[in-house]
Amino acid sequence: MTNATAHINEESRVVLSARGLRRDFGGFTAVRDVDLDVHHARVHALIGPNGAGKTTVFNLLTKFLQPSAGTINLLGTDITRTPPDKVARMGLVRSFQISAVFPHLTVLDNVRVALQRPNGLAHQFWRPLAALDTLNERAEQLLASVGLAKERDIVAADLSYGRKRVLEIATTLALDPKVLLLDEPMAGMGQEDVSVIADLIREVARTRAVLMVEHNLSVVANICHHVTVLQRGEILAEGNYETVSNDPRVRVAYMGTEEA
Ligand SMILES: Nc1ncnc2c1ncn2[C@@H]1O[C@H](COP(=O)(O)OP(=O)(O)OP(=O)(O)O)[C@@H](O)[C@H]1O
Repeated sequence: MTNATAHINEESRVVLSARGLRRDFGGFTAVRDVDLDVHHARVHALIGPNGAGKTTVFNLLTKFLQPSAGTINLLGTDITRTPPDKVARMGLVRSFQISAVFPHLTVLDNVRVALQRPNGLAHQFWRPLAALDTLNERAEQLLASVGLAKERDIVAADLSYGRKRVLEIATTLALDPKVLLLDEPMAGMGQEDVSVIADLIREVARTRAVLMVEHNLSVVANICHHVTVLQRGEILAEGNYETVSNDPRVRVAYMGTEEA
C-alpha cells in the first residue's frame, strides 16, 4: 500500500455508525430507521426542522437514551448496550452546554479540572486545585490551541458568550475525544464568534470526527463535509451540502416550497 492510499483510508475510516436506529416514546416514534456513518477527520452535520429528532439521535448515540431498535458501533465495538460513562471513556464525547463550565473558576482552572478527569470521571473532584499543577503545561497548550491563552486568568463568568463556548470546547477536548458531538455550537452567537468557532471546529476535526447539530446553514455549507437531513425522525436526504441543499424534498421540508 502506498502512503497516499494509507492516507485516504485513514481519512475515510468510519469511527461511529448506527444502523436501523429507532426510539419510541410511548406510542410516538421520534427516530426511525436511521443509518449513520461518521468518518474520522470529517465534520458531519445533522440538520432538520424543529422536532425532526436531532437531539434524540444525539441522546441515542451517547447512550443517554437506550434505542428501541437498531445498533450503534463505536471504533469497531458494538456499544448498543454500553452505558454512557463507558461510551465517553471509549472516546465519544458530547460538548455540554455552557453549564459544563464552572463560572467561578478561571479559564485555566476550568481546563485543569477537565484534564484531571481524562476518562470523563469526576471522582477526583475533591482534590485541591494545587494538586493539579502538573497539568499546567497541558492546560496551557490546550488553551493556546483554541486561542484562549490570553484569557487564562479570567474568571469564566466574566467571559463573553462566544469565549465561554470556546472554553466549553476546550474542556471537552481535554477528554481527548475520538468523536466529538457538538450540540448547536453557534447558538446565540454574533457573526464574529461564529467565524472563530467555525475555524476551531475545522481545526479540531483534523484529528478526530465531529458530528454537529447546527441550524446555521451557512456554517454547515462552510465547514461540513457531509450532511444528514432528518425530518419527522427519518433521514430525508444526505450527501455534501450542495447535494442536500439542491434536493427538492429538503427545500420543501425547510421552506415549504421547492423554490430557492
Ligand atoms: N422524552 C420524550 N418524550 C416524549 N417525546 C419526546 C421526548 N423527547 C423528544 N420527544 C419528541 O420527539 C420528537 C423529536 O424531538 P427532538 O428534540 O429530538 O427534535 P430536534 O430535531 O432536536 O428538535 P429541535 O431542533 O427543536 O431541538 C419531538 O416531537 C419531541 O416532542
